[in-house]
Amino acid sequence: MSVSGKVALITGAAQGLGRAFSEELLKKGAKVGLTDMNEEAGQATVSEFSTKYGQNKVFFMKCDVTSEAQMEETFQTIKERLGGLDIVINNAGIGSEFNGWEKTVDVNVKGVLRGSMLAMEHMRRDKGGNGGVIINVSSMGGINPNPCGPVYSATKAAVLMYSLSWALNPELTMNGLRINALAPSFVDTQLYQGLSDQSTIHVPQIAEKIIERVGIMTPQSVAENMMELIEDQTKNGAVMKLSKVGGKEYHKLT
Ligand SMILES: NC(=O)c1ccc[n+]([C@@H]2O[C@H](COP(=O)([O-])OP(=O)(O)OC[C@H]3O[C@@H](n4cnc5c(N)ncnc54)[C@H](O)[C@@H]3O)[C@@H](O)[C@H]2O)c1
Ligand SMILES: CCCCC/C=C\C=C\[C@H](O)C/C=C\C/C=C\CCCC(=O)O
Repeated sequence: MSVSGKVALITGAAQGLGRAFSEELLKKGAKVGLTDMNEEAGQATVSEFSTKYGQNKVFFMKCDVTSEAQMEETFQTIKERLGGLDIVINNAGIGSEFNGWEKTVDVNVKGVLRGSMLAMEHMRRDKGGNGGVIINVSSMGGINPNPCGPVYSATKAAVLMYSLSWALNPELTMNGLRINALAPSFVDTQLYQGLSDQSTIHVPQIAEKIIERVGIMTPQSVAENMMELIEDQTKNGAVMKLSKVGGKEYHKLT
């Protein structure tokens, strides 16, 4: 699929990976609806992208993925404002293992499931859409056990299985839809930088060891690799694993 002229909606796009995905798509000629609960950062990012890529190419909408009403309104508005919907990246995610653990489940699991359901509703051909592709952001922690973040890892494993299960449903492919998951290891974003706050994860000294072993990627390198999941029409139910030391690899399912 060539992304030029296509419309993408990305959650959690004000900064970090979501911002990098947005910029990569804009560079390749797509129109992007950025959404985030952080309005100030979202508006600042969109203002920068409007200057670089054109005002009619990019649009920001404040949206908390834990709110069904805000998500519904956001999908509808971006589709109307940008003239369609072809690509949805369910990216918004957090990581807190202690007091905030239920919120981690709400954002990382319910937010991604809600975004996937709305994406299907808007893009399925039998519902008036033109087909398209959904990318759900999981993590290497959703594949490999992670003693520092059992809650986080459980949410990311859920994202993976939800995406792969839908990809096997012929109803989806018959309606022109594909669904893939992205599983990066550590990336230099605010979420990663927050790992130094020992109140959010278990055994931070183990996290340090893992990071020393696997390295840290830039958001841009992740975004450049991620594009293959969108552009390669043969990819449905693919899980792209990325790490600094291992590079790009597709997860083999048994
Ligand atoms: N950074 C890493 O090492 C890494 C590795 C693998 C996967 N991931 C995943 O990548 C995704 C993006 O993370 P990041 O590293 O860019 O983090 P980040 O903290 O830099 O960015 C996350 C963005 O999501 C937004 N957000 C948080 N809760 C939200 C909500 N309820 N509704 C809407 N927006 C919300 C934040 O405002 C922020 O702009 C997450 O799903 C994360 O789990 C990150
Ligand atoms: C790590 C604790 C969870 C808190 C969330 C903060 C940052 C998350 C970053 C990434 O999504 C985590 C990436 C990998 C998870 C850690 C270990 C799994 C094995 C690593 C590997 O083999 O590459």
